[in-house]
Amino acid sequence: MLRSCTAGLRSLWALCGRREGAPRLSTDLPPAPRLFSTEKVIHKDWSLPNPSWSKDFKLLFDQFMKKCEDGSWERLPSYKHRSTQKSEDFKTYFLEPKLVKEERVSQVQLFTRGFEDGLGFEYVIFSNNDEKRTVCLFQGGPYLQGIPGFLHGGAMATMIDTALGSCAAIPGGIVMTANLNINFKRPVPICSVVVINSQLDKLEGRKLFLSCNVRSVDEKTLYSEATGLFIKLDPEKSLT
Ligand SMILES: CC/C=C\C/C=C\C/C=C\CCCCCCCC(=O)SCCNC(=O)CCNC(=O)[C@H](O)C(C)(C)COP(=O)(O)OP(=O)(O)OC[C@H]1O[C@@H](n2cnc3c(N)ncnc32)[C@H](O)[C@@H]1OP(=O)(O)O
Repeated sequence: MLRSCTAGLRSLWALCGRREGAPRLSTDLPPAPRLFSTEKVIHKDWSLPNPSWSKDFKLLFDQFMKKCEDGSWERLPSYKHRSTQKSEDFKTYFLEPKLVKEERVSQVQLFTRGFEDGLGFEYVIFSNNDEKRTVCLFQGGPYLQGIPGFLHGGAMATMIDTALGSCAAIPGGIVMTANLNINFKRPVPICSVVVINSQLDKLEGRKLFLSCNVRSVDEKTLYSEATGLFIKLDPEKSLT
């Protein structure tokens, strides 16, 4: 318990720009982060089924979990608060400490995981590293409505960015979106499940060119098509 708490605090300090062992003022301890209970640290993996997932969603999830059994596919875990190795590296090399106010640190969470079960972004991403592609299963909840009955285009764009970004991160490591082009072809009904197929099309130095399409589960409806340019970050360059 103590070890995981320490690791959690270390990452929070990293976010405030504080290095382990650095001198500390008595007054500048951050407020107790809500993710810590007094007993143990629970890091929920949000890319696992919950009761809000539709039958279609669970069925597809099970099919992809089967594909993971021989190691060709992998389910990417997803956390609201916990840092992945890539985000730790990002904080270490690219995040300027002064950019994040200490009193805000305990509130930091992944945008797409900031909703109660079923209300926002329900998704899971599977990656096939050899084929440099990912499949994202996404069910957009009622808090993501735009035009009545349909998903907000910005919510769809968020998921497309997340799906493409995760695909780019396979070969690229720490990447950022430089350009995203989306053609919205059909509106996506709220609470329906869509499948986002992403692939790496070209790698040119630090530039990764990707594309994806968003389809219904039966593949009959093409909702959107998108392309994205992601840039592998250069540790020698400041982001600001
Ligand atoms: C993906 C996750 C990675 C790490 C985090 C880990 C875990 C998190 C967990 C889950 C996350 C799930 C994925 C979420 C995905 C979300 C991704 C985002 O939303 S990123 C936020 C939005 N993007 C930005 O704020 C980026 C702002 N832009 C920049 O900071 C910079 O422009 C840049 C992209 C960093 C590039 O700057 P650099 O100085 O490093 O490169 P440049 O020398 O400017 O360019 C290199 C190369 O690329 C060409 N280029 C750059 N931008 C464009 C463009 N918009 N269009 C076309 N070409 C572009 C540039 O011309 C250069 O080309 P070259 O001369 O041929 O080399």
